[in-house]
Amino acid sequence: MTLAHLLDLARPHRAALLLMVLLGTAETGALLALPALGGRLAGHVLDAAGASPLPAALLLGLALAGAAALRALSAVVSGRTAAAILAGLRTRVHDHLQSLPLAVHQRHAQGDLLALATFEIARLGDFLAVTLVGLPAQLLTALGAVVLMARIDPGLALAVPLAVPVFFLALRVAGRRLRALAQRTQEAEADLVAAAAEDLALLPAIRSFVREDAASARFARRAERVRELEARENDIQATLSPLTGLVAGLGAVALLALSGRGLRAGTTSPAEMVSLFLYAALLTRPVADLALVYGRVQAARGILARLGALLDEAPEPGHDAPLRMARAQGDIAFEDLRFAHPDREEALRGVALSVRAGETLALTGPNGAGKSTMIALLLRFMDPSGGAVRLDGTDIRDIRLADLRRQIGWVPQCPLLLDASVRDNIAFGLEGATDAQVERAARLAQAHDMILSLPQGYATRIGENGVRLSGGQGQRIALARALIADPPVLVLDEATSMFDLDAEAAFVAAAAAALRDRTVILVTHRPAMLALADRIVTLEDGRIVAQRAAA
Ligand SMILES: Nc1ncnc2c1ncn2[C@@H]1O[C@H](COP(=O)(O)OP(=O)(O)OP(=O)(O)O)[C@@H](O)[C@H]1O
Repeated sequence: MTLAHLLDLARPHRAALLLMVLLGTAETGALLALPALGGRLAGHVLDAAGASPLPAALLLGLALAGAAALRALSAVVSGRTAAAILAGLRTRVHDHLQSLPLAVHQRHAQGDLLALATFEIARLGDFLAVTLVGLPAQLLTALGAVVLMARIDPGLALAVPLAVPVFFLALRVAGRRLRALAQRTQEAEADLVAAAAEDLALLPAIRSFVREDAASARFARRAERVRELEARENDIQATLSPLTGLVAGLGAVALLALSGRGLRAGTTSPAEMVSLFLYAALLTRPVADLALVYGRVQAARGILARLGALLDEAPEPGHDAPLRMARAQGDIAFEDLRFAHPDREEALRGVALSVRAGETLALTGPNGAGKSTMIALLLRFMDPSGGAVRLDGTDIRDIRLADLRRQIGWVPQCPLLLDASVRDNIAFGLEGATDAQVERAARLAQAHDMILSLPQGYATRIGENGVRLSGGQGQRIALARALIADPPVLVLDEATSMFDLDAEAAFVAAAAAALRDRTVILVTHRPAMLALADRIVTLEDGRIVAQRAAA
């Protein structure tokens, strides 16, 4: 990131941005007219014998009203545009997170990504609103004020730019510290969100092991760190604004003192002097605000850098792979498959295994043998470091990713369910699924009767990841979800481990219907499930150590 990314997101709002520029320029024009009109009014007021000051006063009032109206309009347009750009950015970050390889997600704490995708992006809103509209208009106002001052008293106007290096220096010194602080604050806030997310997810474990105090202490420590960093950031901001305001004020005083010179020499009229003061006043606002803008820019740079690093992570490969696949036969081959998780020893050390279309294969072996890793490679959650996985003879890396995954109905070890109704959870497996299809899949998964016994049947909401269900009920819904699309390949990773014996027996008895006409890989230790297999393969320490046809 990533100003380029932001500009990219701003592109659809070109019309609004142009309107903002026009409004900002018009407001600047109105603001710059104020000192001239103020000077004219002062001239009438000071000239007791002159014409009535009323028309000049009216004109000044009109200009004030115009500036206020333009200010309000540009604030409305800029606020809305900034919000629209942010909405686009949020969606983009969400979609990018969805597209990243699982390995990238495993490298980051979820809370960290959550913080970035939500409130850190919200902070960019301040930055956008200030810089998009405020900054150009304010700079234009400052520049215009100096130029118009120069028309009255060139010497004085020339003195104004002399103050610029002083501001620049102060902002640079403070800015460097602000940027470092802003970055640390954001990291500390992300840690805080991560702790909150983990404490909520682990609540039952925290209760059962009586770790409430430890969780509270950890959270309080992180909250304290955020407080301390925010306080330091705030202190710098709090001093910077009044400080720049003070310098600007002192400048105005100097101006006042110096302008007497022109008045005495007769080169400046009293009315022009009033105009000069008003221009000086007009100058102080942008100058004092500069510190605020600067602080926001520093904070935004940290967020943009973090967002940029995330957006630069490459999405999963394979979405544009050349080969489309409508429906596979279901021949699967693992060829001399090797894979190591990051910073780990090899989990698969040359696995060679063919599964014929229509075959039911049981994969068994001790914990950590590499069974789930094989399944993850088949689903192409990651790519092997050696060897290949083939579907119907084609290296799966050549198959369009979505097409590959649509061939495989997967029931993971932990069911990964939506906080929605039973029906919606099963229908998740097939876009546009009808109620009849949902019920058919539920019957195949031996889940229909169980679902009818829930308080609202298929309409029962099951809570986040199925917390309002038993483990076995959740697994049966996950099984129905995998079956609903009638995939040619079905992968059950310990998918019945929490079934009660009756349910498992019922599933096994009825499994013929669910397993028929597809290739099935059962990762299991359960004898009842092993009995379903045509062949049993035992994996140990990343290698196949035994194979036998089922009895
Ligand atoms: N995301 C990961 N990052 C690092 N190492 C991992 C990761 N997932 C698994 N591993 C390691 O890879 C090895 C194989 O794990 P895998 O989950 O494939 O085993 P498994 O045979 O499915 O075991 P289980 O029967 O316990 O489910 C283990 O040593 C495990 O610690």
